[in-house]
Amino acid sequence: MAVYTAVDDAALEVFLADYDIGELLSAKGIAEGVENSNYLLRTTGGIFILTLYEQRVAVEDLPFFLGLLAHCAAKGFKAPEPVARRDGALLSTLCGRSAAIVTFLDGISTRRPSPTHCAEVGRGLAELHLATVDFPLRRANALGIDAWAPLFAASAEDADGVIPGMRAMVDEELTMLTECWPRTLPDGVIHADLFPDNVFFIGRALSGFIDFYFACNELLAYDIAICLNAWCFEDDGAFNVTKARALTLGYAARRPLSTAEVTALPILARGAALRFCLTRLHDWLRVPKNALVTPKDPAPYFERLRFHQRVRSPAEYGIELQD
Ligand SMILES: Nc1ncnc2c1ncn2[C@@H]1O[C@H](COP(=O)(O)OP(=O)(O)O)[C@@H](O)[C@H]1O
Ligand SMILES: N[C@@H](CCOP(=O)(O)O)C(=O)O
Repeated sequence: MAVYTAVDDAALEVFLADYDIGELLSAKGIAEGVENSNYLLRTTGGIFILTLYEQRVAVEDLPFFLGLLAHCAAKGFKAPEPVARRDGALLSTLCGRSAAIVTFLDGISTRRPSPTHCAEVGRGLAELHLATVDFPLRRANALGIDAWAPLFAASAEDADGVIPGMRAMVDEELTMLTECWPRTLPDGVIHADLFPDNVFFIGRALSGFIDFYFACNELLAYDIAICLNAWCFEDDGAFNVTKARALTLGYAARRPLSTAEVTALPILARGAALRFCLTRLHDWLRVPKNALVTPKDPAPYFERLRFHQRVRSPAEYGIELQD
């Protein structure tokens, strides 16, 4: 589920009076997602998504997220476009929450990515990185490497009860990553959560990306590392190098990778696996009472981390150094 805030018809009508999107025909809560409350709005002007931002999204970050979507739209990058109110504001308030309307993106996500899907995602990711080079706002990565140790500290006592041996392994990994993290690679705006549920396709062609609410300024190659984790492992935990090759080559065809970025992929992939393992562990141990949210299992990301620890060369991700 992701409808934390119930919106009644009267409040919605008052809210929509500030927009120029026609008469409301229907509003339906959307079950998918975990962070915010989302509604599918049908009006005489078209189909839209209404999002009420819940506690985990910081209100001060909303101008970055909505500005980024508007910037992407202006560059022709396929993503939801914020709909401005009659007074020009992209952000509004509904039922005591910050709220915004964005355009509906056609397409469906895939639960079984093929190498063709991976190539499309890689290409789209590079295009996002290129389209946002001149985006003027900045947002630090609240879940970047400096956040991982404090995040783990809040769950470390219970970690071995979730995954035996996790505490010692994560402590060692944090020490290694802090020493070896490649902090000087090219950076820019990254999506930071480009999992299959956040990518839409029409047939096999990329339709666009959604859910930019972790977007931030970070090492660009870290976004590829997130995708290697999210797109290139099978349900049985096996790494699929054909998908990884398709993804990295799809990316590099649009934005060539430097030798330093390719060399750093194994360590970036370790960091990305750890980041999702830690946030999932955190949520796993703190399922809100009466919530209909199903917490995500940290174990697959712990196994992915173990896989990346054994990687000796970026060639194991299907990408060769050019020089
Ligand atoms: N612009 C959009 N166009 C079409 N569907 C959308 C759009 N935004 C969200 N959705 C739908 O809402 C669901 C939840 O959105 P998402 O942004 O992933 O929520 P959360 O941030 O809570 O995880 C998506 O899986 C998708 O089905
Ligand atoms: N992709 C993250 C969780 C964030 O969920 P989303 O619905 O906002 O994409 C994970 O898999 O741990």
